[in-house]
Amino acid sequence: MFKIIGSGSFGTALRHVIKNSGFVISDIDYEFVIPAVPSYAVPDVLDEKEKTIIFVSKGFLENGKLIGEWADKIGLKWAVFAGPHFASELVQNLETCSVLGADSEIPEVMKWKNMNVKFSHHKIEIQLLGALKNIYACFFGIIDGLKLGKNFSASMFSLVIEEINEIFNKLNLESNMIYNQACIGDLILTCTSSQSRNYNEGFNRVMNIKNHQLSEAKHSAIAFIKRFPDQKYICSFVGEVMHNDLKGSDVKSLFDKFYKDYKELKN
Ligand SMILES: NC(=O)c1ccc[n+]([C@@H]2O[C@H](COP(=O)([O-])OP(=O)(O)OC[C@H]3O[C@@H](n4cnc5c(N)ncnc54)[C@H](O)[C@@H]3O)[C@@H](O)[C@H]2O)c1
Repeated sequence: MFKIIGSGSFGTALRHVIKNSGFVISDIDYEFVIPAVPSYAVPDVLDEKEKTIIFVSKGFLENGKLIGEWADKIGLKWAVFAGPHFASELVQNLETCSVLGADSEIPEVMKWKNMNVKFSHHKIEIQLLGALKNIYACFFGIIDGLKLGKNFSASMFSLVIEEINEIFNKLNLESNMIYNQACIGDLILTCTSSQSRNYNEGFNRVMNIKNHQLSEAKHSAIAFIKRFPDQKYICSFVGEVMHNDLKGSDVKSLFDKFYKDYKELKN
């Protein structure tokens, strides 16, 4: 009863989880559609107006909107599924925790094996956290590339949480969602691991290493500055790095300026 679009790492891992949980995957007879493609490509792969769509992509669309905001505008019925989910661990049946954001529970998803799915009504909050955390992962990659040390890196986590709260308040969203096990879990997972392509995007830029992998953070960070043009957020700094395609010492120069201003602003 599930159709999955996209055969990359996450689409493949979801196929494994869903089959292993005893559910059917079909391109013809299905109730739910899961587009497992980069967020900026989601509108291009969907024409399933009558189905329920379960979004898993983590990022902003090019105009700075979330996929859910776009879906609401054109009247799609949608849910969102997220959590700390490295595909390589899902295919080994390792346990994790997940959150399903939807208007009501989808029993078939709640039963996915090893995923420990919890339900929430806060769909937009879950999508926004997913999009932001990929940009933060890139930021932490930059910090490690700049060799600023683990103390500094850890100290930035509390600022990230503060900043997410600020962004949520600005948009009138439920900021407590950050403390959901799957949401903070996903943030920590992605921001601290070189398995994350978004972390690597930041790290490799500073090290002047060519990045061959897809990095959603690049698209998302550029989209973020379109949505929040006058803000001095960490995500805005990453957006500027990406927009100007900075590398090596140019990232360092912008970081020094950003951090000086940021400290003044936050103290
Ligand atoms: N919800 C979660 O817990 C979770 C976990 C991991 C990844 N993700 C998200 O899932 C999405 C896919 O991640 P992935 O790791 O599988 O990436 P991937 O690069 O391994 O695979 C991407 C897939 O999308 C297809 N694709 C790429 N660009 C496309 C385009 N322009 N049009 C149509 N199809 C296109 C590729 O052919 C490939 O099949 C990302 O948005 C990622 O953030 C979500």
